Amino acid sequence: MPIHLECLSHTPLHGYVDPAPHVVAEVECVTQAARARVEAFDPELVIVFAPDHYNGFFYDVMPPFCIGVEASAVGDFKSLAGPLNVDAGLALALAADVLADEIDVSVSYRMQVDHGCAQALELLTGGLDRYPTIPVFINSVAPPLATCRRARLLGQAIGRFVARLDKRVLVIGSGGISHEPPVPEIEGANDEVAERLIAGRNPSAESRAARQARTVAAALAFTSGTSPLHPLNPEWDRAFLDRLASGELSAVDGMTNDAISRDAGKSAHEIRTWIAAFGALAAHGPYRASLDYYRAIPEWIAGFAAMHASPVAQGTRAVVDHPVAAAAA
Ligand SMILES: O=C(O)CCC(=O)/C=C/C=C(\O)C(=O)O
Ligand SMILES: [Fe+2]
Repeated sequence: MPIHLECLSHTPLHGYVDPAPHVVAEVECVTQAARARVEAFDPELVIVFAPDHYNGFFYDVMPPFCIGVEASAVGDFKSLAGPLNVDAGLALALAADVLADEIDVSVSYRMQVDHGCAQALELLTGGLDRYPTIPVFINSVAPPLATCRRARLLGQAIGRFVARLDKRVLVIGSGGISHEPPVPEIEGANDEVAERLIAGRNPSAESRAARQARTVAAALAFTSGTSPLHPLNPEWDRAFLDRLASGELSAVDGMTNDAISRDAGKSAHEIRTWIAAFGALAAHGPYRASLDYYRAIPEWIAGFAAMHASPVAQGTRAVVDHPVAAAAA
């Protein structure tokens, strides 16, 4: 029944193209504090909402949402590889419950997750298998995408399931806010790239190294101001984060996919992971949210943020704390 939320941006570029040491230290400090909160909360179940970047989900079948019944991490960039500790029975019960709630999720008995999931698990829990976990994939890079409203409803359906469990549950949302790293797109792709996006599971070491080198080169160009990639949009990011913190979650329903791409970049759709996580929390009633960190970090091509939140007594309006936000303006 007790629920705690941690949302965190991820980046594959940490350790490849880093910002100034004081910025890296800030982020480490924020993630260590988040890890300490998780340790103190001592979850009996972790539900992690995460995107994928054509490492586990491809256009042979691209679901909008998928619950992992068994899962392992591919270990792209510097993220951990290996099996997650998935509670298969609970994952299946969750999927059945969410479907009964009329949100159409799929399941996978062989889910592969990438840095988008593994980095958050490592930073917040210390590994991939520390706690029983259910990974929930939210398609955030491969159009057509479900709406933000649908991500909210998915999160709320999961939150209602969680509320009936007699367990301490940590919900994690893992995603950048405004950002547009060089994730390939099927529209206009040549045959080789299209084939990789349709059926690129388990790439060769050379192919993976080439992809990673392209991302690193893009980050260097973005940092030096010579990149055509969409600029970061701190104003948009802060408005979005404030919206989540305010507790007026249904306000995200008006955010259209076109407007998100236009204003915040094509990977800003990863905000769905945060929306779903807050949806799960909101199913427990009003909450107190703290914006622990925000900074636009060009080296990581990311509007990079961290928030945590937990329920407050019924009858209380949502409460917002911004302890670090001013420092990291
Ligand atoms: O196939 C590729 O080249 C993918 C590159 C990639 O995975 C980039 C990911 C970036 C993020 O996850 C992010 O900034 O959120
Ligand atoms: Fe990502």
